[in-house]
Amino acid sequence: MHAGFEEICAKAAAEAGNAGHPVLAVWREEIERVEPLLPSTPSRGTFFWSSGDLTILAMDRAAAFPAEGPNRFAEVRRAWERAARTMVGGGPGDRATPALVGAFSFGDGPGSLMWVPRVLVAQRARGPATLCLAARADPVHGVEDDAARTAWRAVSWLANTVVRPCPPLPVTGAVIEELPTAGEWKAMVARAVGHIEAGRFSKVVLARRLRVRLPYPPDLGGLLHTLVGAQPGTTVFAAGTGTRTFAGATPERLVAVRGGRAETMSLAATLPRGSTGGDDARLRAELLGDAKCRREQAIVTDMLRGALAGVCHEVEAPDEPEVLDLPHVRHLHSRVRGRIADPETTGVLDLVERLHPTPAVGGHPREEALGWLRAAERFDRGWYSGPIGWVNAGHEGDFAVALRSALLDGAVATLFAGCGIVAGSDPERELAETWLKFRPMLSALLDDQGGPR
Ligand SMILES: C=C(O[C@H]1C=CC=C(C(=O)O)[C@@H]1O)C(=O)O
Repeated sequence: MHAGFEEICAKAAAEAGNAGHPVLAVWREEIERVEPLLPSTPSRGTFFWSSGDLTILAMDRAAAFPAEGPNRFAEVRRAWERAARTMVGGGPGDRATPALVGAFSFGDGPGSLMWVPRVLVAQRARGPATLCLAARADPVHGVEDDAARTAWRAVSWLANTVVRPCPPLPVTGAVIEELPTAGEWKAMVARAVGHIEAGRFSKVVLARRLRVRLPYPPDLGGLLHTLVGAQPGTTVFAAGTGTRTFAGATPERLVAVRGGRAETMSLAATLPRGSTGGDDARLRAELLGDAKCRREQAIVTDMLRGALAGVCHEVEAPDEPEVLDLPHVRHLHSRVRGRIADPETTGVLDLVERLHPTPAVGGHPREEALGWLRAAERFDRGWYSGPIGWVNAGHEGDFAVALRSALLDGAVATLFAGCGIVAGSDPERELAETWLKFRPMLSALLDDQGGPR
């Protein structure tokens, strides 16, 4: 591995010198599976993804593409297109392996960041893993980090990765603060319903936070391991900026692009799981039959269908939604799919741009709802409810909507949850719903094994 990687680094340095712009060197090779594939200590550039049968773990950054504003997706897309076009690739590993990872802010403020990790391991449920090593060659200074050192760090990092996650221990003495208070948030829901009934918009998704002060910083590997085990049917993710890590277990896929096809998901409306079999079956029937829930989800399906139709042929969305069962809640959902008309010019980041924010996290009509939300919510959502995911060198990839998540900063975790508000929404029920949505992260952080609060 050292020799091959060093060789392509030298080639990238020469090409950067000739071309007068930075060039990436990316080496891919198969390695034995890594079990469990979990971060030991968070680093700048930690990225974790566990969805369906794909797990990704990455560290450090060979190149970073920060962006902000309404054009953030197009900016990153352009930068990645340039980098992927000039990249010097090598090694026998799969060229479709994820290469660019990261997250976009929900809003137009700063904070969106996609990066090419220095070291990335990707593995499917079966078969070997792929290791990718990357380095950036600068036209003047050549390769920034010594190639042999990057390879050595990868090997020692992988050796450290195979630590067993900490056994979960019940946490006592955590202090939980609601932001805003329950009363203030319910008043906001009532105001939103007033605007909906006055015809200003038809749906808005209003969020709130929980600040949890823990007695000590949570173990990231242990937390992710718990979420993967306890939240089947979700994508478990983490992205680290250095001192802070954003992590969660979301049921919502924003969009996946593979083999010229795009798939997105209309997810909305929430009811709790029942405590007995009969109760659970009754709640499932209630969700499917409830006019308000159906309306809330139909708004999302219609928007997704329209957004895909702009760039896809054969857009399919079922007439009837299905029920997605999760451990604490269930939602209505429909898969919306299409065949991309021009896969050469339409990659996954173009679809992310078209789709975000869907009415599952923003509102409808988009601008009217978001205009009100910006003033009403009074906090910066950051990466919560934004797109998080990965892209490969062929512009295929997968993005989730970062829900059921927390920003971890030392021993303080800030949790986020939001609810779709439509005509007839009841503030008390919406507040209870936020607790159900906080539950997976809260249980994983506190190991309280608790049911819905
Ligand atoms: C905004 C969130 O969930 C969305 C996704 C599914 C169901 C939702 C709801 O019932 O309100 C939300 O639209 C969240 O979990 O923070």
